Amino acid sequence: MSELNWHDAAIREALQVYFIMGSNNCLKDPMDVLKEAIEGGITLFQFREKGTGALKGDAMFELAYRMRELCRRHSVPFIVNDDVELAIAIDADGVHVGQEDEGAAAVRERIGNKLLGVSAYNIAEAEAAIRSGADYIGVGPLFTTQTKEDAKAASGLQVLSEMRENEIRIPIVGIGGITAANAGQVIRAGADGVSFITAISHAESPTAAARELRQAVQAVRGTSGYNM
Ligand SMILES: Cc1ncc(COP(=O)(O)OP(=O)(O)O)c(N)n1
Ligand SMILES: Cc1ncsc1CCOP(=O)(O)O
Ligand SMILES: [Mg+2]
Repeated sequence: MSELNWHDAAIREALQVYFIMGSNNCLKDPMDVLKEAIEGGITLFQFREKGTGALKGDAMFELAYRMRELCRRHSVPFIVNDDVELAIAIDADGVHVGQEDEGAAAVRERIGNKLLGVSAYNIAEAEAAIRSGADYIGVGPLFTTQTKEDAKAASGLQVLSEMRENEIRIPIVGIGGITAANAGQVIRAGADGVSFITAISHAESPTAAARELRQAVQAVRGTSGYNM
């Protein structure tokens, strides 16, 4: 059983440098990319095996399992995107669902105390996610992304400050087009952390890329404590 016991401060810590990836996002062996990203200091990992060329069936399950093992060995919490059944089967630490996926309240019922992340594009979606039992929300795309085929238009950073001004206190991670160059702005606008695919999965050195992202976040956020 996953033994992580999530409380607010631990969630905000974990969201700081949140790497999301599937095999089809990588330019080399995805296990190597993940290993190097962990070495560079990612704080959370999401297995997101979807889109053109994504693995299916046993191959997908095996990769998810191996990645979960690797993350567990290094104490990096492991989240599964969309697939609640897979998350339960491999005893992931949590699940992330969006507005087009299984409803967050139903997912909460199924996963008990595992971490539940929900995508929110605006304040109404953030409020609904909170009512459904989300532990954190993923807000974006903030900037233009090449990665998600059906992504909405980039919202810009003001959605984060508007959420915070409107008493949305839940842990927030920004997503969409995030790099080491703009990560600090995302934290300043109100997020606890940054999540990204390309910034690490396409990097020549995932270790160096993860380190740069971590430094960019911690330069604004400090090495501990809340952003709120
Ligand atoms: C941390 C985080 N935030 C947002 C998303 C996007 O979820 P969703 O809108 O369901 O889109 P897909 O990723 O499933 O294509 C995410 N995965 N992670
Ligand atoms: C899954 C997802 N949801 C909103 S944007 C996005 C893709 C983020 O990928 P990248 O960091 O490469 O822009
Ligand atoms: Mg989804």
